Amino acid sequence: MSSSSRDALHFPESDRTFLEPSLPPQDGSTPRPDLPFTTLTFATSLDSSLSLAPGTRTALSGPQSKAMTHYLRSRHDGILIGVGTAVADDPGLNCRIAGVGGYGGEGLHGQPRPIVIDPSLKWDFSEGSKLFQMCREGRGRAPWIVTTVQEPPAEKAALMEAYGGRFITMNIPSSDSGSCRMDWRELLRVLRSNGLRSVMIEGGARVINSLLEPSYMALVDRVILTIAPTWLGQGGVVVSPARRLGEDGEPMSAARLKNVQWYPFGEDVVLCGEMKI
Ligand SMILES: NC(=O)C1=CN([C@@H]2O[C@H](COP(=O)(O)OP(=O)(O)OC[C@H]3O[C@@H](n4cnc5c(N)ncnc54)[C@H](O)[C@@H]3O)[C@@H](O)[C@H]2O)C=CC1
Ligand SMILES: Nc1nc(O)c(N)c(N[C@@H]2O[C@H](COP(=O)(O)O)[C@@H](O)[C@H]2O)n1
Repeated sequence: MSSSSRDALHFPESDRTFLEPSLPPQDGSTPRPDLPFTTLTFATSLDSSLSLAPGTRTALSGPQSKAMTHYLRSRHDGILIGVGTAVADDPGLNCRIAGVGGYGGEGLHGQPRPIVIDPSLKWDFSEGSKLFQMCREGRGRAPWIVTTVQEPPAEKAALMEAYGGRFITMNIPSSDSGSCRMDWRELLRVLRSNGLRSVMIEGGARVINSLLEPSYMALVDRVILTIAPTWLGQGGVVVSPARRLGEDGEPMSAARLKNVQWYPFGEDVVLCGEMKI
């Protein structure tokens, strides 16, 4: 058995059935022709934290739900994170399910394209970054980095070219406070026009909180969450979108799901649902 096959994760057929209605159609069709099928998926604690503190990586998923996440990766063309996650986690962002490319399968079949939102190019990646290591080993694809920077540093551009990645330059307006606010519809359109029929958005908190704003939440076709039986406590990186006000001026919930189903997975529970618009 090759080392790649030994590392592979297994997600049994019997566990796949419940997920199927929540996954992008197998024929590659999309609900809207100009946009990819978009899945919001992440693992959260009972107190809505993604990690113990900014800049740290925290394992929340147990072995079964972790294998589920990798199965989801095999069923999406792209996997998107923010630069905060890239810096904190040094992630592989590949799919390690047995049978995909690099794990017993041919080429890069079943490997999603990593996409990193990095408006001002803060991610100091190198050949030593795990993502590039995965590419070298034939176990993952090179990233696309979405940025406002017109001319990325030559050394980074050369590395990207060598590995088959690319920079996607977009106009991302800044607010008065100086922080960037990307137009999610525009970004998803760009990804679709670059050939991606489905994208899973994994985080982190800033990415998720902005996607759950009223003007963008309808872009999310499905939500698949892993809830781990732990409280991470105060100081964590929290998913909590901005509160909305109703027509009467009273606060109302920021966002809600409909058509919800819950599946116990080891000690975790996985929730599948759709945004209630
Ligand atoms: N448990 C889980 O499933 C996951 C956990 N994480 C954790 O989340 C943490 C990182 O989260 P955050 O610090 O919130 O960083 P983040 O990954 O959301 O990245 C934030 C940065 O991305 C860019 N960005 C995000 N949304 C943007 C928008 N709408 N417009 C323009 N630019 C935008 C900005 O540069 C921003 O500073 C890490 O600790 C990581 O381990 C991340 C993903 C999944
Ligand atoms: N599903 C899930 N469960 C957790 O417990 C997590 N911490 C995450 N994090 C996300 O997965 C990325 C790491 O991916 P690799 O294992 O390195 O391929 C990390 O960057 C988060 O996006 N997800």
